[in-house]
Amino acid sequence: MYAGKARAYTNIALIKYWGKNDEHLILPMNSSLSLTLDAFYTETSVYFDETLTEDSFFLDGKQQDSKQTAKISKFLDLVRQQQNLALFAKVDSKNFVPTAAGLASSASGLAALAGACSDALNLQLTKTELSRLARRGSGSACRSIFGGFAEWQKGDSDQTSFAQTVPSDNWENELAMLFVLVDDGMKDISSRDGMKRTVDTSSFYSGWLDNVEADLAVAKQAIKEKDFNKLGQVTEANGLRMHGTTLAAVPPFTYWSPDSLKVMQLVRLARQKGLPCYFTMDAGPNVKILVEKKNLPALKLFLSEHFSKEQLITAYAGPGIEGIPV
Ligand SMILES: O=C(O)C[C@@](O)(CF)CCOP(=O)(O)OP(=O)(O)O
Repeated sequence: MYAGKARAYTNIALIKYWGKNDEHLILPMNSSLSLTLDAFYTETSVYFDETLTEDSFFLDGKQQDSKQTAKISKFLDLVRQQQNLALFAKVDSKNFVPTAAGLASSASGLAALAGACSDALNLQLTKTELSRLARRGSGSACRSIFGGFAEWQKGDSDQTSFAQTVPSDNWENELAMLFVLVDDGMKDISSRDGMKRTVDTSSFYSGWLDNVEADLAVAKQAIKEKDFNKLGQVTEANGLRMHGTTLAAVPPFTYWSPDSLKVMQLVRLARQKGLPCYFTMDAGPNVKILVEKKNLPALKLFLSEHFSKEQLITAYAGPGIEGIPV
């Protein structure tokens, strides 16, 4: 029996990963940049055991169906192949996220699984190697290996596509991200399916690609200069461009709900009132608002007139992946 355990935290992209250049290796069309957060994380244990006759996957104590288990098995096959290992495994993941749906990210889950496998098999992977491995589970997972700001350089091969820390002089500790939960209960299109349909069919996709690398350069410059408004403006514009591509997909779709648009309007109104804050969204209706810590109380007060306390969740910059004693 080989056992390992790891904890990895959710990251939110400021410059989005949206579209694959290679589906099998999960190589992205563009580079991306994220902030790892402290509020949401996953702890995953893995037990490779000669007595097991198949892989099994438990999430928050519940055994998962064959589809979810297949995604994990695909990742385990990669590790088994790389390590010439013929053992099945039991994977046990626990998401530490507020009960609200739509917050548990595959990023923290797959990053934690990569870390748990590395630990169980004593692979002693470097952070770069761990990021490369996590990427094969889910693209954005490669960024959760690192704390704070992380850049996923798209690369052009398995070897060259991985994340690394963006030097920031700990500026991320002056920031916060306020999640506004407007989950409308609609069954969202997964990010994997959404980006595939967009790449394959959206006439707006080329416009996304035309701008994203320039957006990334602006974001890195803003971090270097600790320029919050510059970082916020490019974050908000990049997120809107990403979501814009879905409107021209065939068939078209959007992740935005009426309440998502309401939050966007309120963020713009807050800025007009002199409260610097900027929104971004991913593959769901919830809205994430980037704000400086010093302005967080005023932002929460402003939004509390429109949303309940339970709908407003604060996160701060979080650490990279952590090994945990099994
Ligand atoms: O996080 C970002 O950069 C932007 C998104 O969240 C926007 F929705 C996409 C994340 O995609 P992911 O779940 O990593 O896809 P996978 O590689 O198909 O597993």
